[in-house]
Amino acid sequence: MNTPPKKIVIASRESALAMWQAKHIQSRLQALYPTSTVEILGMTTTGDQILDSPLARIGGKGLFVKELEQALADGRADLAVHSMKDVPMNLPDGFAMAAIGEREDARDAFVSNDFDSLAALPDGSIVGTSSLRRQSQLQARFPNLKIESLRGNLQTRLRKLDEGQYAAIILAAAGLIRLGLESRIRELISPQDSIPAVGQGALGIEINASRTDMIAVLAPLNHPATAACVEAERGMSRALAGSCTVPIGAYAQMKDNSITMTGFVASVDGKEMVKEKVTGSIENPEKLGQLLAEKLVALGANRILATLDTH
Ligand SMILES: NCc1[nH]cc(CCC(=O)O)c1CC(=O)O
Repeated sequence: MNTPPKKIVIASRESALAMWQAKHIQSRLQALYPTSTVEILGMTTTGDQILDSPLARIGGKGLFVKELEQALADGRADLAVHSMKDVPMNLPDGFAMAAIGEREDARDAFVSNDFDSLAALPDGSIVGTSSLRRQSQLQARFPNLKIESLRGNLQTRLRKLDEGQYAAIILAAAGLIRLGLESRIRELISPQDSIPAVGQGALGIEINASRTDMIAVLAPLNHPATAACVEAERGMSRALAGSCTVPIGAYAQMKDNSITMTGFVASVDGKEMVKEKVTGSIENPEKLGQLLAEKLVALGANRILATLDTH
């Protein structure tokens, strides 16, 4: 029996997207457990505060989850809602991912006020993104575009575009869709042309590993197909020791009880890129990810990774 706590507290970042995601989980839990009170504890993370340097330089994904984990550790919160994309490949000891929610559109989106598509951008146009993954894949296809850094939450990034600092920006479709900003998308970039970030579009629900009671409480929120795909993607990234400090991406899809996954590793300028595809059973997604990593290594992934400045 999942007997839920009388009060369930959700830790969340305070950005509009994080709050949307937390409220989404809040309403699902409230519907499942009408006699519980479900509250959101909003918190600012280091990743939200440092906006002037590329994430890759200031320490990466962990910056968005550490404060939330602190709230789980000291019992102020029962669960934390994350974009799986922002969750480091290895959780610190004492934490566990209790559920992974159904994936929203995993694709990257082209957003511009003046142009309909990437292909329509004139040479020399400035495209805003701080994602090395987006940068390398863009530069591989369009070497004459200029990439400039773009940090901040979704609203901040859209404001910077609207202020005219960029001809276009690239954002995750999922965030725009969740915030009701789908109309800003001018073109959805196919996952072949811009392999998404590991976990892009999926929500993860993290708990204090000692709270075994919460596993059953949260089980109805788990979407097994998404969970298997995200585990496969994270398996690849983990095997390659990938992080957001290197251009890396993976996208898994489930069909008829098998998973097909494409992954890549590249140089920042996109001139060197290894890309491979695997298909396997859903029995061991992590292992399928490792297989893809091995194939990428055979193609020279480690040579590319070694040339990247990962401090
Ligand atoms: N890097 C921040 C971040 N983390 C998750 C999303 C989008 C939503 C998602 O992928 O679930 C975004 C914004 C973006 O990349 O445009």
